Amino acid sequence: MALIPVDEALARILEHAHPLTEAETLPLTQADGRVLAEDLAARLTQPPFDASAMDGYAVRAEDATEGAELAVIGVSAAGGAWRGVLGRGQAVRIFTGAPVPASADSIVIQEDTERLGDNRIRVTAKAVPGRHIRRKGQDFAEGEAVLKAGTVMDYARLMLAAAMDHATLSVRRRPLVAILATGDELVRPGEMRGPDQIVASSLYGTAAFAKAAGADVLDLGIARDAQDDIAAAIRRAVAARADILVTLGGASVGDHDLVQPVLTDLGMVLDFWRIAMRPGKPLMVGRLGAMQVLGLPGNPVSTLVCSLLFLEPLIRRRACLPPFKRTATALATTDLAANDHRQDYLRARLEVDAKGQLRVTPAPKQDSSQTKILANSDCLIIRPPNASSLPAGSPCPILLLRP
Ligand SMILES: Nc1nc2c(c(=O)[nH]1)N[C@H]1C(S)=C(S)[C@@H](COP(=O)(O)OP(=O)(O)OC[C@H]3O[C@@H](n4cnc5c(N)ncnc54)[C@H](O)[C@@H]3O)O[C@H]1N2
Ligand code: MOO
Repeated sequence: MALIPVDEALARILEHAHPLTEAETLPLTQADGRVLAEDLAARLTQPPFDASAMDGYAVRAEDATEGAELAVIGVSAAGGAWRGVLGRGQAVRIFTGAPVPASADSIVIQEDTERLGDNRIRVTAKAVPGRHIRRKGQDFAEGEAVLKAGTVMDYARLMLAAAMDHATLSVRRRPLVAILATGDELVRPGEMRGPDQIVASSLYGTAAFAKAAGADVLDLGIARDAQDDIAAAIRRAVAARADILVTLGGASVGDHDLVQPVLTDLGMVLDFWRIAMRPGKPLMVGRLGAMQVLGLPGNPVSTLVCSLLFLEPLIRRRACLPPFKRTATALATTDLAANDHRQDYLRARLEVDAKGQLRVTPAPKQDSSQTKILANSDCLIIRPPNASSLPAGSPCPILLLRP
């Protein structure tokens, strides 16, 4: 099978990435980052009454000319309106957020008055009709569909939903991503480890990554390099109705690379295998019933680079979330070598120079097993297939690791 170009691989994955339609109801406190399943209409009018925007006096503007003396006949506070009617030459003490008496048409801020004692004030700057009054409904009206279905809820939109008097929201459910590590050499962090064993680090990296992309995660643990062990774990993913199964390792051509044969035995339709990219060449993609399968290569850096390129867009499409913008351009600080037929993703550091220009420096080592280098990088430099060498100072495309 020929190696598939990265763009084609992504397009073929997204072909089967049907946006999830099911909804669930969540309290506001759990709805951050979630997608509204239906239009959200205001359950009240806001403000519910004409409200003062300042601390001062509610007046009839025609009476409150410069130098006029007014009698203060009541107090309107936020949460405690004054219910009377203003007559000629009268004012009501008022505070920010308090209902404006219907008979007043302006607010004079207290800095523009003098207290004369005996509940009288002098106006030192004339009132202007309508000034400092927030009109009833100026934010939104009861019944108005203020937030549309498909909106991604964030802090500002949650504040608005709360103001609209919603305690719960109907949101799209998140895709469930089941993650399975494979390999006799793997243990969990903190577990007893034999001399030939290492920690299944990418189980944790991939789980955190999938959550950040907008998925729920089912940790299937570590399967031994044995067909029945791998098959049992995959059956757990099916039973949990996972939308996406991610396997880690066992994707290549070695005698212990059993993931693909086991999945095929269970009925997976293989879409494609092996991509023209580095790292990440052995990526395998298929479908097992309704579950999309991404078989990610075992080297942890390859795992996360493939997650960035394929798992994130897949999750976000299924979750009805917009894609993250990760691409940018930066000037290389060193010469970049010519590339072969695989699209290369070089781990690199970014800095902003004195002119505000982004500058990018590739790490000297690019081994796909080195987690420390990836964690200390800011981006990946994209080297397209067959790119010619680039001298230092050239602009090059990058992919941000942290959008
Ligand atoms: N003859 C060939 N050998 C290899 C090829 C090839 O084309 N021909 N491809 C190489 C490439 S590229 C990669 S990437 C690896 C990927 O192979 P697998 O997906 O089968 O991964 P494993 O062999 O299971 O593991 C590779 C490496 O990663 C470690 N590993 C595995 N899982 C985890 C985990 N969850 N956390 C941390 N580390 C993990 C594993 O111990 C190995 O060291 O194949 C090349 N070989
Ligand atoms: O492509 Mo492998 O992913 O070189 O490490």
